[in-house]
Amino acid sequence: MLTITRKMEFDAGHRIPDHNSQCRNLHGHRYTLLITLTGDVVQKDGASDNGMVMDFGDIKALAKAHLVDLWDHAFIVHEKDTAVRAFLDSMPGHKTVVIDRVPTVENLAQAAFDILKDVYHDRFGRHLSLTKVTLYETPNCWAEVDG
Ligand SMILES: Nc1nc2c(c(=O)[nH]1)N=C([C@H](O)[C@H](O)COP(=O)(O)OP(=O)(O)OP(=O)(O)O)CN2
Ligand SMILES: [Zn+2]
Repeated sequence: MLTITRKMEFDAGHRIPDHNSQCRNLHGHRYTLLITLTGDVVQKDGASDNGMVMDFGDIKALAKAHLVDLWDHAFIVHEKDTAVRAFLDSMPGHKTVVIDRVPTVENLAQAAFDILKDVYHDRFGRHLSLTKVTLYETPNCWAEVDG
């Protein structure tokens, strides 16, 4: 199977409230997101995307609009983390993303996959699908979701 992958990076804060070590503290990461797509290679002489599954620029623009710009420089907090939510709410205009699960890299990768799969599915009327999302929380720790 032919796949293509676009890498993007964003910064976000989080904490894992019940963690028995450092990760219960407020902290942040520079996340690396890998978006892997499969689909038919465009065969259209003269088309800008001739020979491509999807233009990497279009993959980036869609990821930014639907995910990356929403999470970048946000604090991602579990809806049940009431202490931190109250603190964040006390700062007018703070960029906060409330999610329905603990913001581990596993859960963030799954949330990213769930958002992006519909964004890319058969985009531009072409056979196209999201096959994998990989999210690095640190250079040493990551999660992968296969579609
Ligand atoms: N399975 C998971 N384990 C941990 C997660 C997670 O999301 N899923 N998250 C954390 C921390 O939030 C942090 O992201 C990882 O910290 P750490 O283990 O310190 O990672 P480093 O790459 O910095 O570790 P080094 O030992 O310095 O290589 C913890 N666990
Ligand atoms: Zn962390």
